[in-house]
Amino acid sequence: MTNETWVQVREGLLKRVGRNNFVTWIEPLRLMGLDEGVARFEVPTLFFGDWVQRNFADHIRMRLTEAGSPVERLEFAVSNTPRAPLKEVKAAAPAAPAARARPAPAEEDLRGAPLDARFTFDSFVVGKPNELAHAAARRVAEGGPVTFNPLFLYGGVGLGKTHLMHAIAHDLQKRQPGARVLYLSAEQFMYRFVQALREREILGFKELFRSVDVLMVDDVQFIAGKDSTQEEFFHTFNALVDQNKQIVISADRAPGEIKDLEERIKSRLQCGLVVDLHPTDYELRLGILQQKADFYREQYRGLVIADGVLEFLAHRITTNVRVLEGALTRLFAFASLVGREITLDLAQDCLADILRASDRKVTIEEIQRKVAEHYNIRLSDMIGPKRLRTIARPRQVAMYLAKQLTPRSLPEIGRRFGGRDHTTIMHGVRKIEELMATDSQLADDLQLLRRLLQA
Ligand SMILES: Nc1ncnc2c1ncn2[C@@H]1O[C@H](COP(=O)(O)OP(=O)(O)OP(=O)(O)O)[C@@H](O)[C@H]1O
Repeated sequence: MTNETWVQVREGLLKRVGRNNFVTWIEPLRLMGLDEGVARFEVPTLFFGDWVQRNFADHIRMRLTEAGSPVERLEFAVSNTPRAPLKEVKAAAPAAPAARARPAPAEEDLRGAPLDARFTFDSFVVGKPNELAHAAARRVAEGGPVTFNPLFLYGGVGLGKTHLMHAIAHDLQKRQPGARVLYLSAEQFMYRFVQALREREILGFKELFRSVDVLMVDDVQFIAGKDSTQEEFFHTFNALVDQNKQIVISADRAPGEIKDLEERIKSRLQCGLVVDLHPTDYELRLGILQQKADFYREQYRGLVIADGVLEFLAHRITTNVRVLEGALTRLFAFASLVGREITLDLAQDCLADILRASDRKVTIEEIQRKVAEHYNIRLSDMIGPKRLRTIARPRQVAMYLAKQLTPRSLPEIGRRFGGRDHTTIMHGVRKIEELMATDSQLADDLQLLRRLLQA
């Protein structure tokens, strides 16, 4: 395998595992050899190799095999030459004797994940679903006295959380070039923490994280269930809040809904401003498409996009912004390749797969499964006869969602719920509608479930 092929394989991996994972786990891998079905990599630490083995081995094997180098097994060896564990993250300084005072953490240690230059406030389209999140992010980006801490942004996949966090960081860096702003994913936080533990550099780690002016942690749900990382995060969080330093956190759901996150952390996260990025509406999607199309018109001079195409896409692709952007990118690239105007026909042809996937309908079985999972009950109890409140209520939630999210009639839904009568389903749906008005926990549950089902 040539170096070039490995570069191509890495590009394929970037698409598969996402930018954050790629930067943290794939980029630092060094392919050392490939023979007899074994790919050998050099990694910064044993932990690193273990992690890649457990989480990304299948992806890597598959991409290598596709590139013409069949691989059955991956092997990892720790690099002998000292080097930074991650491209963007400087290794901690060598251990200082305990009695000597430590120097202040160096500027370069403060480098977190790289910021995407395109993710600015200027390129963020504001609409009803994200206006509060945008306003709060702007407020934080102004700097000055901390008014809410933390700012907690949450929302489904691809709705702009990372974009807003990068925009805050860009703005702060422009306004206050001296400010110590650290942006990283929760996964990188864990990685740096474990690395510090291994290298007995935990003091350096603590000092570093306590010396920042603004800390931004993306996808915090990642640390749920990881006990010592949570513990360290908790202490870091408290220390910064005590010093009145701004914290910005993002997650795929509200603090209270993150499973396996310690209660004390949940409650801290709820102390500041918790803002939801709602699923996009038609106007916002159209706005985003128009902005992107302007950019592409510049790039592909001479390309014409017929009236109604952007409206058609905004109407049909409702999943998330990333998919929407991907569709437009593909459309422009394809049209420029074949030298044709972008018409509705061309869009339907070129984006058939994306349009089909967006048409995906939620099924009653999926609803039952997700609701059972959420409330921790058996799937069989969804259709069974038990009347216990802890089972009957989730069942009614599933009935309600089945009515809302599928085109099925009440008798049809009744049949899928163990042959219940349509009046039972109607009663269940009404009950949930009534309760939702007064029970905010239930309303939150429903919002989350709806989002999970429509993702
Ligand atoms: N309102 C918006 N205006 C312009 N672009 C947007 C907007 N919302 C999202 N995007 C774009 O959509 C893509 C996905 O956004 P982003 O990575 O911020 O999502 P996310 O909420 O962090 O999702 P994930 O949970 O998957 O990380 C990015 O390219 C981003 O620029």
